[in-house]
Amino acid sequence: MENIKLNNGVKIPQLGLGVFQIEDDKVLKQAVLAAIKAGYRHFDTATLYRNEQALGEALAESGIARDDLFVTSKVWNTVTTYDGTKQAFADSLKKLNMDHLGLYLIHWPKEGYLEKWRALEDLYSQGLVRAIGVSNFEKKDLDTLLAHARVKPAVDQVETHPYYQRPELHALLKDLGIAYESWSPLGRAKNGALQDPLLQKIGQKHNKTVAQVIIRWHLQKGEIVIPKSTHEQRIFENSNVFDFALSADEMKQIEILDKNESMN
Ligand SMILES: NC(=O)C1=CN([C@@H]2O[C@H](COP(=O)(O)OP(=O)(O)OC[C@H]3O[C@@H](n4cnc5c(N)ncnc54)[C@H](OP(=O)(O)O)[C@@H]3O)[C@@H](O)[C@H]2O)C=CC1
Ligand SMILES: O=C1CO[C@H](CO)[C@@H](O)[C@@H]1O
Repeated sequence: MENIKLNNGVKIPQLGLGVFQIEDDKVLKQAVLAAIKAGYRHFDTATLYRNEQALGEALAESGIARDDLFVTSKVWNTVTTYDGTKQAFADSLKKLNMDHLGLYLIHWPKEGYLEKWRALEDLYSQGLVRAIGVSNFEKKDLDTLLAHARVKPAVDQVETHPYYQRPELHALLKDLGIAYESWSPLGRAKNGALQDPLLQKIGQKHNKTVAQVIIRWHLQKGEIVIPKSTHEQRIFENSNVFDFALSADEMKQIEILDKNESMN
């Protein structure tokens, strides 16, 4: 799996497995073990997803050394203080049964996020997390955060798929040196992108599925991407994207599909 370097030099596997809405422990463990078998080493969870404990158990069962795994978690919106954030992080670490995390994010720019960021900075200085970042932050939120921050966020994790491409946010994050991470990269399989005729045509040309074309498109745009699946065959399919490349012309054609249409 390819890595990319974050702004503090830490390497993150560019493709990871998202585990939102996998709340059955058995299903989650099967998915995680299938992902490990397919070569995934990066997993994206959150307190909100209520599966950190099962994820920790599955990763321990996988036998992969902890230092070779990259786990992201996120502090939820109901936590609004410095102390609450430190406690939420400690709870996540305990559930995951780890001594540090790869990445810890503020899930949304809601109440108290500057205080929450101060807590993340301290967790980072203590070496408890390799990188810290934000999620669902728009320009105005980043401007406010950066005016107060001691540590620049390494990542902004935001909704992105072919019908919601966000070129302005891309340009902004590039200028700021903050990595762009896409959530719901497949449009959650419900916004029609997986049935898009142009993407089907491009897929046929490369002998790849539409999901593979979409994931490849995210990767070629330099994004970190975390598709979710509970099916072993799809988990493998979604990772089998490093043996082909979309041409500059195909990338341009996909750009035209943008409808600026969020699912949120
Ligand atoms: N920071 C934030 O606020 C948010 C973060 N996230 C993160 O992003 C991750 C991914 O986003 P998510 O919302 O789950 O949506 P995705 O865009 O990853 O889509 C997941 C859906 O696509 C289906 N699917 C996966 N692979 C394929 C395939 N190859 N062919 C056909 N269908 C497929 C899955 O079905 P099945 O499982 O049945 O295979 C599931 O229904 C989350 O799991 C979470 O980690 C998500 C939302 C918000
Ligand atoms: O991570 C998340 C999973 O999806 C939810 C619904 O879209 C989001 O609100 C949340 O941020």
